Amino acid sequence: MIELTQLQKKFKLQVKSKPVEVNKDPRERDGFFHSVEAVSFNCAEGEVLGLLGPNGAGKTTTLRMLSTALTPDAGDIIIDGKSIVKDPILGRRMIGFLSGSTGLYGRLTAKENITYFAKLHGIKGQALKDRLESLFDLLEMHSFLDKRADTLSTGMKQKTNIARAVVHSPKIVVLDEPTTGLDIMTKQTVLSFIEGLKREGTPVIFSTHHLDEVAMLCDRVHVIDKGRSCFDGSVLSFKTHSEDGEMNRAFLNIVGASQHV
Ligand SMILES: Nc1ncnc2c1ncn2[C@@H]1O[C@H](COP(=O)(O)OP(=O)(O)OP(=O)(O)O)[C@@H](O)[C@H]1O
Repeated sequence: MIELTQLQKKFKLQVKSKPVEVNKDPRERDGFFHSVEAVSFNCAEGEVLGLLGPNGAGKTTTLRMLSTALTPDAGDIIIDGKSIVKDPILGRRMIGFLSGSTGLYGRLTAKENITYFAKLHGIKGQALKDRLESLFDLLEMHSFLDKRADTLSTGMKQKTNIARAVVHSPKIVVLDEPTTGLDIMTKQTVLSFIEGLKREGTPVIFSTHHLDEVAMLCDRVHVIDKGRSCFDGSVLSFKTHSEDGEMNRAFLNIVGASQHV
């Protein structure tokens, strides 16, 4: 079980904005951009949580705090009773994080990249061979394993990144927009991979703009708007926010209502 409580993160603005500006984001004040102001949610064993929100809502900032890449200004992230804000090394061991930007070494092959990260986690010998084989099968990677990363297609890079993120069999998997820019086949492979994690009981938190993926995969939905949690519940209760249960309309109604709070 992972639990995020009242997370906050602000960034110093490079150029101070003028005090009165039409349509200024309310998060921009006092020389800071308050990217995340109050985000709380949890994800239990075997649960897939879909993180939704308009562009700029604060999803990536939240996930980067989860991955320990960013330290929250306030709030806590607890995994099985332990704070990973206080102990980020433990967090890195327990969480597999796929970020939006690729972190592959261009001159290494796909296989070499994944092997490198596995070794950083101390996996070696037969355990390493078995883990790699299993990931290559699940993510259908055999045809491009020996190609250099800088020559891979978007989909091949994404599969390599996912394998890299989960090579240490993390307790919790966090994926930032895992299907963005993928073709239908590659997208299906990635979604099936997430389904497999769910079957194994691994909690998965992923951000997306694709509500069909949420309907297909998620047990729960969490919506962030302007840096604040504004909905948390089952897919069924999410759908009740539109008269006909249509997901896009439900999303628009939830975000629309949060702007009037
Ligand atoms: N390092 C930074 N310095 C200043 N502002 C930042 C920084 N990182 C993020 N922000 C701002 O915080 C807000 C939230 O950004 P974030 O990337 O978390 O949004 P998002 O919900 O992931 O959006 P998208 O769906 O477009 O990917 C944005 O307005 C962004 O410009």
